[in-house]
Amino acid sequence: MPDTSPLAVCVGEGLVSFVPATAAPLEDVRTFHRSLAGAEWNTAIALASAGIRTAVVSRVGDDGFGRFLTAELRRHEVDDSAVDVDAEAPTGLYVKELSPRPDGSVDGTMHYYRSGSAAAALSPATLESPAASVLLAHAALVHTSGITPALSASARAAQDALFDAPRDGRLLSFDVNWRPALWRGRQDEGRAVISDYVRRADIAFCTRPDAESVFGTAEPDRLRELFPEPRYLLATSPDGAVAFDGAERTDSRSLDVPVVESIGAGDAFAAGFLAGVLTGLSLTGSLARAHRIATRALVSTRDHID
Ligand SMILES: Nc1ncnc2c1ncn2[C@@H]1O[C@H](COP(=O)(O)OP(=O)(O)O)[C@@H](O)[C@H]1O
Ligand SMILES: O=C(O)C(=O)C[C@H](O)[C@H](O)COP(=O)(O)O
Repeated sequence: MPDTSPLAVCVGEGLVSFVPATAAPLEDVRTFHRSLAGAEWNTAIALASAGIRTAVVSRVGDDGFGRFLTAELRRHEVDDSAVDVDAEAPTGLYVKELSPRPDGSVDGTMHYYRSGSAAAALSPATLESPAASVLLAHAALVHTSGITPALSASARAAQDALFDAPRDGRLLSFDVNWRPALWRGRQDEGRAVISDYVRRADIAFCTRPDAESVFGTAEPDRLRELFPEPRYLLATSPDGAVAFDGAERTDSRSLDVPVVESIGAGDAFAAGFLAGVLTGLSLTGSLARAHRIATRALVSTRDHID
């Protein structure tokens, strides 16, 4: 019997991340932890771990990093049939630089090695491949982010095609994921593009610092005034999240956990919330699920790596 449970399709770039084993200038680091990264891929894996049937539409290079990423999808039972392999362009990477702060905490800076990557060549044609067309036609939800339109003109055209396509009851989810480094020299354009996607999404996620940078306010009621269109609008921070369902506002607190590594918490939060919506939970129930799944990313990243 075919599986008729709701299908989530995540579209975006998968990356391999390298996180130093020690907090030091990169020139002094000998050992890095390798892991899967990429906001939409993190969300896909967390959705599958939450029991949602999930697929990724993307592109990787014909290299060991691309094979690692697709193997990670399969290991987590995410459908990788619409991840195209590019014979020429490489899989994108990022390296995190960890710097100790005077108070003993650690600051992290991202260095991208992704320009000209296989996923930067995402285009409307990627969505039209036989595998991607079938998945998108059956999707109950498509999840995207503000990273894809920053990658290249063709990737932005792919994102536009997703937003322009008839929805037929399918939900479109968008995570702002403001990456100023990817919009260098054209940040105002990036702000306008991202605002437009938020307006056209059914579900929109934004961290409060990103909201301040992109929309000039981190105040949830003001954000709702600016963006009345998406049914669900969520503003997150390490302390908690504010969610709107239409005009109804619900505030929720994060769980108190010892944080091992905070990369990917927002992506996992989105997955938990989306899993709640797809399985018919209330707003409060979806938020609780979101915080619970975000917590898994915070406490177990290293386990997930190796
Ligand atoms: N220090 C933390 N303690 C507990 N939960 C956290 C912490 N940081 C993030 N989270 C969880 O992840 C969610 C998203 O966090 P946020 O910092 O807004 O996103 P991002 O990781 O994208 O920057 C929070 O609403 C919460 O559920
Ligand atoms: O910057 C990018 O292009 C990435 O996709 C790298 C990371 O995997 C996510 O950005 C993590 O996102 P957070 O959940 O906000 O910590």
